[in-house]
Amino acid sequence: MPVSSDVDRSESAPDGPALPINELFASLQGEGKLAGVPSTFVRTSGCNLRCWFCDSYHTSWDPTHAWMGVDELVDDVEARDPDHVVLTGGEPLVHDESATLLRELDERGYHVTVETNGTVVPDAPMDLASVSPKLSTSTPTPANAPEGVDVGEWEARHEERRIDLDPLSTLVERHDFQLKFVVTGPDDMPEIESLLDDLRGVAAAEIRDADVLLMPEGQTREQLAATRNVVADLAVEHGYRYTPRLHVDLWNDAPET
Ligand SMILES: C[S@@+](CC[C@H](N)C(=O)[O-])C[C@H]1O[C@@H](n2cnc3c(N)ncnc32)[C@H](O)[C@@H]1O
Ligand SMILES: Nc1nc2[nH]cc(C(=O)O)c2c(=O)[nH]1
Ligand code: SF4
Ligand SMILES: [Mg+2]
Repeated sequence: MPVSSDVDRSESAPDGPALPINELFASLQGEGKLAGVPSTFVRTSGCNLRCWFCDSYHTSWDPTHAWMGVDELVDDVEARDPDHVVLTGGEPLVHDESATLLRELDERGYHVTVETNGTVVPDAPMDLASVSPKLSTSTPTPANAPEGVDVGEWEARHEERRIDLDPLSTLVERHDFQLKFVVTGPDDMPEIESLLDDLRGVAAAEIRDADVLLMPEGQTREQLAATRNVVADLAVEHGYRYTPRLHVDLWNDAPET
């Protein structure tokens, strides 16, 4: 079973560089090129987008966290002695202190994947930029919003912010990367193709079809059962990779997995 953190977390920010942390746990990387690899996950809280389907509600729509100092985070990671670390969120790169954490982890030789929506570029090392640009089908509306949520200004704000070719091209130029699209159905494909055309037009880095991964939308096994085969067929048809959501298959929507 995944292993959660036993570190004491304070309610207020400690002195020195610190991050709002929603959860810290050991699991298997569930998504992407490294699916199946044992990894320690650091999940920050807070996001600049509001996908209606966000599977980390308590980092976006209703952010909850405790503050942890970067030193404390590094100690917690070191105590687990992983080869692979995953920094995720929320959107980890909205926090300047994520760059500090990434430098510290890099100095210690961990392989670090950063899960990001691709709207922010850090000045920091990472071994795999796992970029998940958000399609128009991610935009929240009063009709698709999570129960009890007032979408308010987020429909327009999300729509305005979700794609920015500048950070996307910088991320793929500076780092090993994967582009991991959350796919709800066949209608998403023209938008993916058009974004790839645009990105290939501006980025000074090769974007191979093998760097493009289609991931079925779904927070639960039940929801994935309705999307995974449709998305797998789209991957075959278009020559992109399919990525499972292994953690959902194994542990459904349990926290800290
Ligand atoms: C919670 S996000 C955090 C990182 C960053 N904010 C992002 O969106 O890439 C982690 C990953 O989960 C994916 N994700 C979130 N909700 C999902 C859902 N309902 N179905 C499939 N993937 C989802 C995101 O696209 C991203 O690849
Ligand atoms: N096991 C597992 N693998 C993951 N890969 C990316 C995740 C994320 O939330 O960013 C994630 C996650 O939440 N759990
Ligand atoms: S960008 Fe990532 S964390 Fe933010 S709302 Fe979308 S899926 Fe959730
Ligand atoms: Mg997740």
